[in-house]
Amino acid sequence: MRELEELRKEIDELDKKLLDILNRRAQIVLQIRDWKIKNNYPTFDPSREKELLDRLVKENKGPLDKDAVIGIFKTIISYLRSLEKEIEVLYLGPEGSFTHQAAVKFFGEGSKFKPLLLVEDIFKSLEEGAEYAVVPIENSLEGTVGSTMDLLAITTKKVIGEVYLDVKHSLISFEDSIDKIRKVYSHPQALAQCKKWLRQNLPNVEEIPTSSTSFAAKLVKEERGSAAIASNFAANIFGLNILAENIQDFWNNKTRFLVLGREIPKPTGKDKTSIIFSVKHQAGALYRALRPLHDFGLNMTLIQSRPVPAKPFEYRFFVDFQGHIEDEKVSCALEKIKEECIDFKVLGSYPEANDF
Ligand SMILES: C=C(O[C@@H]1C=C(C(=O)O)C=C[C@H]1O)C(=O)O
Repeated sequence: MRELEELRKEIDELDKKLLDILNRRAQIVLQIRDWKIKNNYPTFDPSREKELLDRLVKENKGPLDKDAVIGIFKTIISYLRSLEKEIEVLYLGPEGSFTHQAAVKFFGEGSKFKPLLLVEDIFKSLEEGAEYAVVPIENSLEGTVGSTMDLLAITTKKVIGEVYLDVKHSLISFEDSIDKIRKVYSHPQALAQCKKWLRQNLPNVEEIPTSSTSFAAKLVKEERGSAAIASNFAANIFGLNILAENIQDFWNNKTRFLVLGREIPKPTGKDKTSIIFSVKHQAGALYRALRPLHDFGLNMTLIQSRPVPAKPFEYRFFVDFQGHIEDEKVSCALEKIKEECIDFKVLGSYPEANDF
């Protein structure tokens, strides 16, 4: 017992030092705030945060692992950043959704988050002055999210970041045992993704579709004998028990989200650029528009066509590739691409997420 007391005393002393260091860091953040106001510089600087986290991960000697270092420092940065200015982040809700989880992963827990129920509402709010938002763009099983792409085509905002998230489903409930479950609520996609598990473990339950996994979580909070298929993140938010984890039939299910804001962040040396364009109906037009990526050695990571609503059977193309618009190779390639296009827009350049 004596030993425990001594060890805890040591922890208390370290915590005191940590608190002191954190407050010293906060004071410097406040000085940076004053500099930013004077120089009209944005509060949130995703490139700087990415560089800082990458460096800490490299310098980390353990026993903390990489995720712990990132999680702890993201939280510290976000709470201190709020001292500079509290930024509000819109996300595709409701509360507890995978997009909510992605937003917290990108901005850190100390930020302020606001759910909106439609991607259309998010883009509208951004045009009306909201500063930041997180929207889903592609899923590794389902492909791209058309509604997000169509709104990106007309937004005046910029893509300032990307986040990848493992989409893992859990069975969550107010009940404490799987034997008490008679009804399972979830989004049809999630019910479909957990079909095998449901057949094996809950063959006789009623499956009820909902508009989202997090709405299902909200519903089951009020109803005995029911469970939702949703994330552990949603279980946490709604105070529900996790009855089974990782129940999805496909293990490698990931979603990529885009972060929207006002200003394109500075290059970090490992960035991505998103563009959108349309080409003439001519033989080889798309080939000529894409050729500069090859000529300048730029690696394309996504290409998707979407119909142009005002022009039946005309298409626009979304392309992501590695590099930043301030890189010389990228700016030269973009000049050449532009020459081949009818409409052309840079959606943004942003630090590449390296954790998928
Ligand atoms: C303190 C700053 O402001 C924000 C907070 C950061 C931090 O706490 O390290 C880093 C980048 C910015 O998003 C800064 O720009 O350096």
